[in-house]
Amino acid sequence: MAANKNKGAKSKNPPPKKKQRNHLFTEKKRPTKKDEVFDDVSDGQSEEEQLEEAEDLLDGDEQVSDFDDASDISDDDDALLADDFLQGSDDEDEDRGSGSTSGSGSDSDGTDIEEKSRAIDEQREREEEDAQAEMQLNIKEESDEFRLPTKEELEAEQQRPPDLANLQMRIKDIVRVLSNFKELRQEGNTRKDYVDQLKLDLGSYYGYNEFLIGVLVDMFPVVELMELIEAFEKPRPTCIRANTLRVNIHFSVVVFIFDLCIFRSTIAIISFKMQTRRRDLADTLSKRGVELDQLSKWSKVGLVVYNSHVPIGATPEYLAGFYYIQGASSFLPVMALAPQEKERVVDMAAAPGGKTTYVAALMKNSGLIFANEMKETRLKSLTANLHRMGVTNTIVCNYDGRELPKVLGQNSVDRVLLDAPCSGTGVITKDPSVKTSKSLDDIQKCAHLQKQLILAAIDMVDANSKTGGYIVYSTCSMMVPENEAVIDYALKKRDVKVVPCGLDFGCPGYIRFREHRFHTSLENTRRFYPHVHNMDGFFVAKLKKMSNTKKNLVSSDGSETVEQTQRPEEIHSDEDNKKELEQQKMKKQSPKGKKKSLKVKGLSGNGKVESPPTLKNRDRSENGKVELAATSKKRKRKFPSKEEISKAREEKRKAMRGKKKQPKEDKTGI
Ligand SMILES: C[S@@+](CC[C@H](N)C(=O)[O-])C[C@H]1O[C@@H](n2cnc3c(N)ncnc32)[C@H](O)[C@@H]1O
Repeated sequence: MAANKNKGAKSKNPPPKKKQRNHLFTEKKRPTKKDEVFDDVSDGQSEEEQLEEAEDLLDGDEQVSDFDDASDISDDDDALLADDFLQGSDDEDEDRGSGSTSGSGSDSDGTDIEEKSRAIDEQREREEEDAQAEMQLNIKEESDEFRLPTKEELEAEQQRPPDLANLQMRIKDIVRVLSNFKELRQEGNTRKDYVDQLKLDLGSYYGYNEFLIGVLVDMFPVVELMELIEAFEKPRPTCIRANTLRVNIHFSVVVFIFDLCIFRSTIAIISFKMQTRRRDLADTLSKRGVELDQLSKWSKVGLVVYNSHVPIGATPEYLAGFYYIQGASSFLPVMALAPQEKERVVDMAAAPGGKTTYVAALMKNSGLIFANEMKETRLKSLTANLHRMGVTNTIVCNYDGRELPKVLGQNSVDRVLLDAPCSGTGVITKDPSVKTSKSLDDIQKCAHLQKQLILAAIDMVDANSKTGGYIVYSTCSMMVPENEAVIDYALKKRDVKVVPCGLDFGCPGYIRFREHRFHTSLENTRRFYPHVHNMDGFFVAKLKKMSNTKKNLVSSDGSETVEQTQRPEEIHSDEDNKKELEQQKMKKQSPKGKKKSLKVKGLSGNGKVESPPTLKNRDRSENGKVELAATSKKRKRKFPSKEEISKAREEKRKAMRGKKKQPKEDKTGI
């Protein structure tokens, strides 16, 4: 019985090879099974057929059990099977032999032989009993062999440099015990004891801080957790997206047109231009020594690069904008957004432009995209990528995304993509510093900003858009507070519903996590994992705005009301913490405090004076579209004071010294 249980646990979580072999060697279950197989086989089969069938069954069993040293097992089994045969033969021989040998010796010899034979039998029986007892002991030892270290042992461990081999072994053992806790637990230890030790060991072995490993342990069953953590240790495949905005000159036809009237010949080159096609791009790149293949069935423009003899970010095709290098996960939010031609679309957090350029490609450079990026330093890469990729329908903006509804107008666009700033806990492979740098406080701050951004995103979308009315929210975070909780919050605050992302893969989002319960429609959101989908950890949600009315902003919990009632100018950066928010709230109550907070607004996060929006496009034209022209002179706007302007100018001058002075219009680049 013990052997059975033990085996079950092992087949799920195989221990190191050496152990497995011992375990299998001492296990007597297999021959029994083989015997059973023989018993079961139908009459009429030859012995050879029966044997073959039995071996087939055993082979199959090897695969199911996932034991990788099958040859050892078969040898073992054969030996045991042979023993059975031999024993059987011996018995028979003995029976028969006693009869048959009776004729070959004297009576006294016969008695001697009988006595010797009995003695041998007894000896064998004793040996068998001993062997049985030893086997039981082995099995028991094996199942109980792992015990958690004592406090003293752990303290002693901490005095020494980490013993990685020992840590790895202990992690495996704990995972094994936790996967079959009832059978393999050590008496007196709770699941929590094992989990706590696992957190410590995973933290030391893989270099995670206590907080992050704790959250991951909470999110995944242990075996899956190990797969995830291991996947984070390996790089994801490099992917490229073929840019359908760039054209390939496929062939040119030189036509000589003879102008018969004035006898002059003209050479006209008629070029048949075609879009960059994935197959053509793949051919061109493979000629350069890039080994690549189609990314997947779900993308018509994605290619995965296995190996390259040339730097993939410096080929002539790259420089000419025939492709963009981006992770597979970056395709997903844009696919979910599904922008249509001639629409007005906002990319709220756009730099360096991987998703904006894809949106522009899907829109075939028609309509209008506002590509917003708050960090000025990141505008350069954004504009450079837009130029390289041949994007011509995009205006680059430099605002805090929370201000955009005021700048671009409420209910003024067809779709918004919010690829939100996040903790980056899904891209540990790319940035291992995340393992140690992120704290609960960071996640809370991110979530706070994300909630404000998503409301701003919703407010910009026109629920009455004929073609759209959608918001796509995405993060490269694994954390529930940055994903499902943000969407759940939006559902409570605005008239939106979660709709399917239109992606036929990915795991459904959580509708319950720890003590949290989210709206069941959160199942329509999608999670992507490195160990499941071989891409960065990613989250995508698609919302449909049902009406332009806002829900009652007064919420049961005060903090959310603060977020709702705060004006964007009073929210100065994502570094805000709750204490500061409280202080702001207090200030807001006195006119003095309010003035001060507006002063902060006068200077953006990077110290630059926030010039009034260059796009005064809040006014809607007759056809319902926002006009780009500067028309709203009548609108009252608070300008910074003279002192603020000269101070900011001075700072700007310092920052720009040595650099070419940027015109004011840079804020809205292309
Ligand atoms: C996940 S990245 C965007 C990546 C981009 N969508 C792409 O595909 O290339 C998030 C961006 O948001 C910017 N950001 C941070 N806080 C912001 C805010 N309050 N408003 C707008 N953008 C912000 C960050 O500087 C960063 O560039």
